[in-house]
Amino acid sequence: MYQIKTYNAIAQAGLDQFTPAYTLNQTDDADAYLIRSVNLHDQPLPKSLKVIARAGAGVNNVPIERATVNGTAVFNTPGSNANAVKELVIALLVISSRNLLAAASYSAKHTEADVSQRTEHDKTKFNGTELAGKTLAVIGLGHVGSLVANAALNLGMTVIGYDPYLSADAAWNISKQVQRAATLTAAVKNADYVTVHVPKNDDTVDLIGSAEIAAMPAGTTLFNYSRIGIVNNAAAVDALNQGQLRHYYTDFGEPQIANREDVTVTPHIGGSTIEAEVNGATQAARTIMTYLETGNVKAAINLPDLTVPFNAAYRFTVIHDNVPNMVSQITQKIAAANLNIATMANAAKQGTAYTIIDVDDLDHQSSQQLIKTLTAIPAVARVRLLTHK
Ligand SMILES: NC(=O)c1ccc[n+]([C@@H]2O[C@H](COP(=O)([O-])OP(=O)(O)OC[C@H]3O[C@@H](n4cnc5c(N)ncnc54)[C@H](O)[C@@H]3O)[C@@H](O)[C@H]2O)c1
Ligand SMILES: O=C(O)CC[C@@H](O)C(=O)O
Repeated sequence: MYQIKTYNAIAQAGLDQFTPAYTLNQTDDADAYLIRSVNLHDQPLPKSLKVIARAGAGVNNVPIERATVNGTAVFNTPGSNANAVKELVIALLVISSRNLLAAASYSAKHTEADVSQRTEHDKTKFNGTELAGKTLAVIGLGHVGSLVANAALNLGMTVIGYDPYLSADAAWNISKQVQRAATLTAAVKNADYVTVHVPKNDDTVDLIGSAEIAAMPAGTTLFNYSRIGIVNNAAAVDALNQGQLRHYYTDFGEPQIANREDVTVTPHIGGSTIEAEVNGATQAARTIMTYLETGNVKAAINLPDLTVPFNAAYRFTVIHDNVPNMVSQITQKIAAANLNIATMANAAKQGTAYTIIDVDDLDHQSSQQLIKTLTAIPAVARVRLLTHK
């Protein structure tokens, strides 16, 4: 029986994926965490924890290095909420270009009997512009950015994309009409609107700061629906004060951007649709089950891809450092236990490697001893023994 601990509101449709071999339990000794935005940086990770699945894209709330040292696989659910974010950003583009928030709040205030006459006089204050023909710079063309870029093209916008790390798979999803910029400043230099869709990491904190905002035309509108800190809010406030930015829309509130008419803050609702929450929770639950039951890994954050059909009776999985002589040490211990290896596979990603070894014959006593022996090899983070169902 596997114990699953959940954090945040997880869609029931996702929890319903778990078979009777799984118990939802707020235990300290969980085998898996299914999470959304909970900050795990402040928490110890129990040794029992084999996998963390983040229903959503961002994993900046997960201590990845600590998880790896603990032998805990970390997954997200790429693309599960990308359409939700795209629709919100497109809505905000329309809201911005047509001054919709100010116009609606005017109408809410003026409800007197002669309102229609007054309206005809005042409505010129809310004249807008059209998106067609305007230029949108999209920084980061992954799951969200590619959808935003394509949708903006369909609205008649000119779209300039910047993504120096674009994967070949992601590139297939982007219309050829999206113009590629070689640098961030080149991407934004003619933009009426700039939207940022990059992960938060050491390289992207303050990605949009004073220099990048200064490279935009005066009066640009900026959107941050990625993460707090990717746009430097102090720089954004300065630029708003000077008219360099016309308006700033973000999903992440902070005191320094509060109570300004030229800042619109939504409460981290980019992925908050029923559809996205179901997608994310379902994908996360299935990922947890696949990993716990087969050890196979596809698109983990901290482990290499490794998928081996589980045909043998037993499987050892070993997470270890990516250093010389590991596979030979592991196989020597298995040979010393007089076991015949049916299948073996190994892969590495940066400093971490993962080995799967399938065997057909194993008795309980020698299996427990072998787990101890393999775990004792220096640089091994975790050994698991799985039984074929
Ligand atoms: N507001 C929300 O609720 C919400 C919902 C979903 C995603 N997000 C956030 O949106 C961001 C994008 O999500 P995604 O699903 O598209 O991620 P993704 O991984 O699919 O795409 C990110 C893209 O950014 C690119 N990139 C990385 N560093 C870059 C840099 N320095 N300059 C330009 N491009 C760079 C990558 O190559 C990748 O193509 C993430 O920060 C995620 O956490 C927020
Ligand atoms: O609503 C959520 O769980 C946050 C979603 C979003 O920030 C993500 O990274 O996917």
